Amino acid sequence: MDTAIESLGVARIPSPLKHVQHVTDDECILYDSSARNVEQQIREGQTPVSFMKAGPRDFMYFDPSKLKCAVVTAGGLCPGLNNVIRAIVLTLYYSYGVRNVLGIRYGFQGLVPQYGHPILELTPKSVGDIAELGGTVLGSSRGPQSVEDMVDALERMNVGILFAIGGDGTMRAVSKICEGIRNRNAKISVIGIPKTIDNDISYMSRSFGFNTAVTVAAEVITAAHVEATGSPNGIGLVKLMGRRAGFIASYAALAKRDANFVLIPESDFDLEGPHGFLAVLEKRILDRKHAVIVVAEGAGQQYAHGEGTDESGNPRLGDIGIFLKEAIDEYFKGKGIELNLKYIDPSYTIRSVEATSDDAIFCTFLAQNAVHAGMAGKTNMVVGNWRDEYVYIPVDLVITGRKQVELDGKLWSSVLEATGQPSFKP
Ligand SMILES: Nc1ncnc2c1ncn2[C@@H]1O[C@H](COP(=O)(O)OP(=O)(O)OP(=O)(O)O)[C@@H](O)[C@H]1O
Ligand SMILES: O=P(O)(O)OC[C@H]1O[C@](O)(CO)[C@@H](O)[C@@H]1O
Ligand SMILES: [Mg+2]
Repeated sequence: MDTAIESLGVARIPSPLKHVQHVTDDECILYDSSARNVEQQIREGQTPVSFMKAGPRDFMYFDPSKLKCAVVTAGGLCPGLNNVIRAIVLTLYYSYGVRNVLGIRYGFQGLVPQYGHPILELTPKSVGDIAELGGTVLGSSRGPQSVEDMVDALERMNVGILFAIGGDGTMRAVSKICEGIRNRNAKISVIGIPKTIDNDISYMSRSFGFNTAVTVAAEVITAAHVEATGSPNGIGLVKLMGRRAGFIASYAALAKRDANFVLIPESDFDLEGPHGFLAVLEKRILDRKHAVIVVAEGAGQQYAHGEGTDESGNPRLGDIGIFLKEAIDEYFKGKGIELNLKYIDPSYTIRSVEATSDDAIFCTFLAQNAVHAGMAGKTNMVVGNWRDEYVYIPVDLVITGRKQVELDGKLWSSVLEATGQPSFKP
């Protein structure tokens, strides 16, 4: 695993950041938390894999008085986007004295002139109160743009550092843009700040917005429980986001301990048959007279049947929430059992709220460390959090895979213990 961080050149300008602790490039955080594994790697003559520690460096590559930076947000919305934008602007301005920061509108569309989106000027004043707002003040978009057009725009605007905030697709775009920059031998740094409420980006212990999403989702589970217990044979069915990973559903269920069934994309389930989900649900309703079901949007796609892809090539999912609601209603009707099912889909509500304090703090750390990396001339990398430490990771490593809930891991085992749900398989 190559964890070396690419650099534009030697950083020679002394950093103006005097009063904070600096970090050197040889300070690293071990990838593996198991001492036994690390010892074994050393015994076998391997260098244990590690990530470069994030933080301010002694020297800068860019001269702040001549530097222009740009910030772009792409992909789906996520709590904390505005916190990151604001913290980038404030860190550039106050810590390094950078006076030129541009806001690129509507994702990568904003870098392509034909869309006609105006460029914004970002100053401490213009970002003054954006942290209380959900969404992104820059706007976002999906869909492909020509790499050549984007690099042209960066060169034309004389941008030295581009901060790209987005999910896995955005990180793929970062990699492509860096390739375009390298081909032209241009001196532009691109730093990725991974965003996804799904928490599914590889090599990131956590992504910003996830804590907020779980906090709001947990409240919705409480509402579903209230509804379920409020009428005979009540069912509260909640659909939560999570295209390929069931982290929000799993953590929200653990937060409240009111969910009886958690269905996630990683764990296949049978619907019909004596061990299937409907039969197990019937037993629960007859025994306990109520049930709370939490389903992640990517679960049960063999039943919900999505079609095609969105503008960015992400699969369009079938609506498993609506599918389950109808399947459950029909099943109980067929059995002649009274049922009161309340279906709640809070997806976009969860995504569009202001970040929790915990996420807001996390956003500040990520943004500060992104700026430190860019100012030092690092590029083609993302700033992340690995086992509670802030680190720099090559973008090409991050885009190699996707994080999912491990079915033999601690999280899923805890969910199974908390819900008591079986495997829904013979
Ligand atoms: N392989 C790729 N090469 C170049 N650009 C890409 C690639 N994949 C995605 N992008 C671009 O990145 C932007 C965001 O991608 P996408 O819509 O997939 O969202 P995302 O960043 O994955 O966020 P999320 O999935 O969390 O909403 C889009 O403009 C898309 O065209
Ligand atoms: O409806 P949109 O904006 O395309 O985004 C939906 C997707 O974005 C995410 O929130 C990821 O950012 C997924 O959980 C969800 O499937
Ligand atoms: Mg994505």
